[in-house]
Amino acid sequence: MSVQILQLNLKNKTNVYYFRRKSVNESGYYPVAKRMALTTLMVSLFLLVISIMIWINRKSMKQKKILARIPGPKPYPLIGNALDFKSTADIIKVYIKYMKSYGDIVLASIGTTLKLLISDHEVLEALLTSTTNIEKLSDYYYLENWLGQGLITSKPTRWRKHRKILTPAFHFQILDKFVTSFERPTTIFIKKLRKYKDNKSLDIYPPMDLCTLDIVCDTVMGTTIDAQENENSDYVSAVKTMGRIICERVTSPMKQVDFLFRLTKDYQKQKAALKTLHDHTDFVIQQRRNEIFRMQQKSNNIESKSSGKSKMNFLDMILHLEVDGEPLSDEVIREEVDTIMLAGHDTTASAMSFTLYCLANHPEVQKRAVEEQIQLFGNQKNPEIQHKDLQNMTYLQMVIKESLRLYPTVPSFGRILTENFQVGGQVYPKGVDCFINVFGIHRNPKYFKDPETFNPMRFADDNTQFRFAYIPFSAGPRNCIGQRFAMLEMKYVVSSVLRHFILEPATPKEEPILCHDIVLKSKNGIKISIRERNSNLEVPSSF
Ligand code: HEM
Repeated sequence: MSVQILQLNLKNKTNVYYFRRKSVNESGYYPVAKRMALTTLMVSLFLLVISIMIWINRKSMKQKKILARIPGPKPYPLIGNALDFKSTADIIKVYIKYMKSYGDIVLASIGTTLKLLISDHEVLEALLTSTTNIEKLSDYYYLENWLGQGLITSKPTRWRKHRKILTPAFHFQILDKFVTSFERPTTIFIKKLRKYKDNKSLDIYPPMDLCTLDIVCDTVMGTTIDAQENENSDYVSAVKTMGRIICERVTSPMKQVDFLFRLTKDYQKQKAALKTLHDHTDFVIQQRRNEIFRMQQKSNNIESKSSGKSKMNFLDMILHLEVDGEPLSDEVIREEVDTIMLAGHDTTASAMSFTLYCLANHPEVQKRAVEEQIQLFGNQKNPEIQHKDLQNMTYLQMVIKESLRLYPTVPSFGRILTENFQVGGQVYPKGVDCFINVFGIHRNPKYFKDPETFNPMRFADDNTQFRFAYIPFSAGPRNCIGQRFAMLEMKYVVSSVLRHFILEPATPKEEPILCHDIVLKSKNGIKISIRERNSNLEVPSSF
């Protein structure tokens, strides 16, 4: 509030000086003593901010000294290299530019915070296998309104306990039971795609995103939201709103400040979206608890219900978990369920959309992938797919792996160093932010021959020489807990698309303009075209 001093008046008998101030208080006067107190407060606040900045700067100067040998772009005073990271569309370009200009380990800064951008496999091995440097960056904070302290965002102490109890839910034998849940959403997806079979250009991402949302709701919560039939439902809109707001907050300095964010319309939208999402999960948890109670009353246990080919969901498993001998509270369960919902839907949607794009643009690879389907199922377009069939899709697995190399779903992720670590004589000091440049390392010619070429056969040999140069699912103790589940789901859906449609490049052909949202996306969509196959599963000859 600006204070305008208009007039100094000697006012009352006690000879107290008053400043006259426009539109502030009824009398229009402020005592000098009050004014001085206000000034003192403001000066103190200013000094406090300056002291904090000096303290932070001293901390970063110390870190800078230790990292002096690491090259990087010249920072501007106060803002560092923040201008390079103005929007999500720039991030990937900047990562590549930095890697090409300064090498595999780059030192940059945003404000006074130092950021290391790492695409060196030795340093990544040391960092990702560490059991102590497992804390996420402050950027993950924007997820917390939705996910609370679920696995992705949790601090190390809680994370260790929860990762341990949740790991069995993703066990190989358990995953077997999820395969049945892929069937219905995939059938709807194929039906929906038929609408586009004569279009010259189809952005495959939006329908794929709805399909993966249906799959994840079925498998995580055991409920059907029918996102594909109901794309304007409150739940689907809330998921989209949250995804957009989180991304915008990561890149917009204004929206990062909670106080300023609260003044925006997006804050109100976030509030409404969170209510929809949390209410839905709470409702499902309650409903499931009641059902289990009723079943127990009938002395009917979960195991016998979910044995054989019946469906399985993560919520049922989580409801039975305990930490330190105590069952999980509904809030904690909601955080873990919401986390798996988020981590498990946008990711597979991005990965499968880019896989279909690669297949559409590489007919010889598509031909071989279809041949594998024929070997497994003959001419059947709708075989009853078992877990073991998915395991036998070895060529398709290589295709997906190669797509994930060129288009890594999570192009970068981050850790804050909670302890110093050392590789090859270089110390990486505590307190520094590390960005793992997945996109950069996957296209680094040091690790991949002809890195820009799409060649699934590079995964034919189990090449473990540069294990930490291929990290679409991260690596080490805090890697993706859902990677096996994701692979099964992706093979199920992509193989179904291949059995029903011939994939071709869009007309006009459009290269994706990559942008780094929560997951890798394309600004101009992921465009392909599709043609329905004949009743027989013929092999595409040429396009
Ligand atoms: C193509 C698909 C997927 C990719 C590429 C992927 C990739 C990743 C990556 C890179 C991380 C580490 C992120 C970080 O450190 O910040 C991660 C973590 C995680 N992912 Fe995935 N993910 C995929 C699918 C899934 C699925 C389907 C689920 C669940 C059903 C899932 C659940 C999780 C969870 C819970 C975490 C946090 C793990 C922890 O911190 O312990 N992901 N994922």
